[in-house]
Amino acid sequence: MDRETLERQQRREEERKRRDSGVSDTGRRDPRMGSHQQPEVPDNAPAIMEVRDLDMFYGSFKALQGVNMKIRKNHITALIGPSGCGKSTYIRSLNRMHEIIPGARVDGHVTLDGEDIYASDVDPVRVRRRVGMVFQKPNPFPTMSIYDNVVAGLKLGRKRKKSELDEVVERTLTQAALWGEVKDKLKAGGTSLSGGQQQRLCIARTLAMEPEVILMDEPASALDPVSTQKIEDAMLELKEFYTVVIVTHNMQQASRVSDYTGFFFITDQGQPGQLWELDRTEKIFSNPERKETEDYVTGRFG
Ligand SMILES: Nc1ncnc2c1ncn2[C@@H]1O[C@H](COP(=O)(O)OP(=O)(O)OP(=O)(O)O)[C@@H](O)[C@H]1O
Repeated sequence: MDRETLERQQRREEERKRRDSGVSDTGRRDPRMGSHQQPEVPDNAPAIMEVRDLDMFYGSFKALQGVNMKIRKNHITALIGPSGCGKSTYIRSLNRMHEIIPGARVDGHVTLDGEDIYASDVDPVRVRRRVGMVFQKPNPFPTMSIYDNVVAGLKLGRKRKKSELDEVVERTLTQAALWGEVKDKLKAGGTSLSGGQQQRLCIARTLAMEPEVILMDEPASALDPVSTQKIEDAMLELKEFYTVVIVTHNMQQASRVSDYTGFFFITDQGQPGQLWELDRTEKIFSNPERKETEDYVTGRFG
């Protein structure tokens, strides 16, 4: 194992120990966080994406209203909130996946490194390369091997040497915390893996495209606790190199993995969802500003 990998593993191990002890970097312990407390996060970490005055529609139905959000580079932002409040709709605005739904549209601005991704001269395919997505249900290409699943997207681009593809396969499967389990059977079918392994394969496939931001819509909702833990391990590993936005219904997962948490809420059925509160995860789970946030994170509704 090279020195860099070893150091990274040590850092992860230290972060895990700190989380498990429930003590933050500043030594504060919050009883409501149980054993899962995040380290303090700087409020001024640079934003890689910025959303301004975003409204989203399905035909004439306004599903989301007035969202403003900065997505901080090399951090994990979790999106939480009751069913139907627009979390999945919102995350799809960040890589223009929303617009492939007939009748769906957005108003407002979403920038990536300062560039408006909805500007008329911007190619949505390029946006989706830079802002990759992992879906709720693992969706490996059914007829392809593990190896070919990872490099499928790359093969559509310029011709690459086998050694280059081999390097991508090993690196991305390692980052997705799957390499050890599949390195001796890379030619086996992608769908021969368990559900949790398939999801990590899909993460590796997304990483192979070298995105800057990775969107995950409930990536672990269909998985058992051990597989969920592995996905969470992978996410913590990823934020060293990427920015991650994750939709989750699992409060503990949000508090375990994320640095920032956005709480979405609808005031009444038929009303548009709103970003009700966005803050450091520690603050959202220990001392949120709004009563609805507190009621939700403490399990009083939702
Ligand atoms: N394809 C669609 N066409 C029309 N309306 C839709 C579509 N997808 C979602 N909606 C509506 O938009 C609103 C927000 O839905 P969305 O799936 O984004 O919420 P969510 O917070 O992700 O919910 P959940 O937690 O249950 O997944 C809901 O009222 C939903 O019925």
